[in-house]
Amino acid sequence: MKLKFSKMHGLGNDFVVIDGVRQTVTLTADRLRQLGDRHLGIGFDQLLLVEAPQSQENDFRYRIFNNDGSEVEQCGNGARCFVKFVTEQRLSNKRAIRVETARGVIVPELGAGGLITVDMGAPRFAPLEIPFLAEGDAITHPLQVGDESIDITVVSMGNPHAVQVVSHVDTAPVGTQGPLIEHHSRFPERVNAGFMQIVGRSEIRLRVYERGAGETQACGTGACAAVVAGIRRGLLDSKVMVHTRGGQLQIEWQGNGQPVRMTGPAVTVFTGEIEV
Ligand SMILES: N[C@H](CCC[C@H](N)C(=O)O)C(=O)O
Repeated sequence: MKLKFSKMHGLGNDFVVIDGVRQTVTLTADRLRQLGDRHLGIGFDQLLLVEAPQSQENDFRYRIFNNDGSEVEQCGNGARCFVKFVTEQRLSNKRAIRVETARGVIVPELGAGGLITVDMGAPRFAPLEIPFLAEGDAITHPLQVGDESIDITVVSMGNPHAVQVVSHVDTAPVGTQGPLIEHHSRFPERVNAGFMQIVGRSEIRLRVYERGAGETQACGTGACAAVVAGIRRGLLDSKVMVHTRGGQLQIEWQGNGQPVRMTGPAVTVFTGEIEV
C-alpha cells in the first residue's frame, strides 16, 4: 500500500508527517523504525500521525512517535509542523487549531511571517505528575550520573524533561551524559535531557539529548522545559529567546498554572509517497 507523507522540520528537528484522516494508516513499531532509518528509510527524529479528533470540541488528534518506535505525549517543534501541514493539505482553514495529544489539548496558531505560536499548556512538576523517583518537591534534585552528581530541574510539558545548567553548551557532555540521564533508573519512562547555558535573564543557549531520538538540532518541549526550569530557579524573566543548534525559539511563561507559549518556524522540505 502507498502512503503519502510530507517531510518537514522545525529548526532542524525533522519529521515525517502523515495524513491519517484521508488515509488508513497502520504502522508497526518495526516499520516505524525502518521509515525513521536515515539509510534504509526516509529518516526522521519523529513521525507525526494526524487523525480525526476523539472529541467534537477539537479539530484533530495527532500522535507522535520517536524514531526508536516509542509513542510519546508531546512534541513542540512537531506542533508547529502539524499546523503548517493541515493548512497546506487543506485539512483545515482555521488559524488557531485545537489538537488533541496523548497529554491534553494544545492550540497552535498560524502567525505573521510564517511564524507559528503554540499554547503548549501548563508545565507540571515532580514529584507528583512526572514519572520521576523524586526525593521531596524541591526545585532542583541531585542526580548521580556516572561518577558525577549533577543538579537537575524536572519539568513535564506532557513529556518529561531533566534540565541542568551548564557553563557552555558547546563543551557540555551531551553525548556522554545524555544517554545516562535518558536511561537513569529514577526515570521509569526515560527522560529528555536538557543542557542550558544562561546568556542573560532573557536569553539562553540549549542542547537537548532527546528520549528515543538522541541529540536533535532543536527540541520545542525541551525549550519550554528549560525556560520554565530557569524561571523557577530565579535565573530567567518571563520572555526568553532560546538559541538551539537549528535556530531560535521565543518562549514565554507567566508562572505557575499559566501555559507556556512557544513561537517559531516550520518548513516543508518535500512531499512523497512510500510503500508500507
Ligand atoms: N523525544 C521527545 C518527543 C519529541 C519532542 C521534541 N522533538 C519537541 O520538539 O518537543 C520525548 O520522547 O518526549
